[in-house]
Amino acid sequence: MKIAIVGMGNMGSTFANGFINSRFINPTDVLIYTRSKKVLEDNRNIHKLSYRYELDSGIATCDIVILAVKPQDFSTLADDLKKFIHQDQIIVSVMAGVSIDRLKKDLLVTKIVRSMPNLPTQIGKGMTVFTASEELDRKELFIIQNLINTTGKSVYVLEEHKIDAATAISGSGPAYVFYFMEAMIQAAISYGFEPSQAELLVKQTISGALGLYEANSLSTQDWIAKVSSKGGTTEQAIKYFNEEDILQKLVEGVNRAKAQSELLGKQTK
Ligand SMILES: NC(=O)C1=CN([C@@H]2O[C@H](COP(=O)(O)OP(=O)(O)OC[C@H]3O[C@@H](n4cnc5c(N)ncnc54)[C@H](OP(=O)(O)O)[C@@H]3O)[C@@H](O)[C@H]2O)C=CC1
Ligand SMILES: O=C(O)[C@@H]1CCC=N1
Repeated sequence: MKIAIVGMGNMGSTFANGFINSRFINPTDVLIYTRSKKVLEDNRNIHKLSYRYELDSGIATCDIVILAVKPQDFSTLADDLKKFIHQDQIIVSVMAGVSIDRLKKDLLVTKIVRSMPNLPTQIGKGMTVFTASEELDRKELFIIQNLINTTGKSVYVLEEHKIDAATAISGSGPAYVFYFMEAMIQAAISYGFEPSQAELLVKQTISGALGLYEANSLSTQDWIAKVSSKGGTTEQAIKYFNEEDILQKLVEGVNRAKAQSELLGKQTK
């Protein structure tokens, strides 16, 4: 099986490295289409002969073509790409917002997978939600799921609108976690901890909390109650968060990410 990856930024290089490191794909069976020679230095385990700096007929020899450019770059790419691809290939998009209908229309092909991965795919801990056009058969879907699973876990959804929802939850989600970590690190530094100590305190706390959550069937509310001693310290922080409606504000932020995913789909035409 041969795979082409178009766009070698965060996600493109993550997928290329994930497929190759997991030995799912032979390194010589990956073609990388990029505009920048710098990616060669950043991805040393990928052979330099795998790189192409312009779209060419090599792409037609690939079974799967992964599109990992920004949604805003898709229109320009599509004008060029549609000359080189054909109906037997499976096109896998990781672009936020761009719909299956739009991909079909602009690329003139029908076998489309629309997926939403996240950045932890870089370390094999990704979460990818995907859906596909009805032109893919079960065997093809199975191959795609196995490919995605080389980068972490995956969930297949029938309804395409859930990809916009997943974009706001698992796609953007790592940034929300880092945002929360940033607040805790800033507070720790303000109390006099060295930055490295502050980072350790926060890192170990987040990873410990996640470990507890994974090891038991208790809900997040149950765990909050376990940490919050009556008349104690945590209670004060949670009380303030509730008074300020922080939870609702966070939900509102996630809603905005979802709305942007929906908007990107409309705007990029
Ligand atoms: N970052 C994330 O956490 C996630 C991103 N995504 C999606 O993945 C996609 C890529 O995001 P990300 O990797 O972060 O973005 P990056 O900007 O890091 O990478 C995109 C790459 O595509 C290149 N590119 C653009 N047009 C072409 C072209 N015609 N031919 C070859 N290469 C091209 C860009 O080159 P140049 O630098 O020259 O512009 C750039 O290197 C987006 O659509 C995003 O919605 C999905 C889930 C998570
Ligand atoms: O912010 C973005 O648009 C992309 C999609 C999800 C994560 N990064």
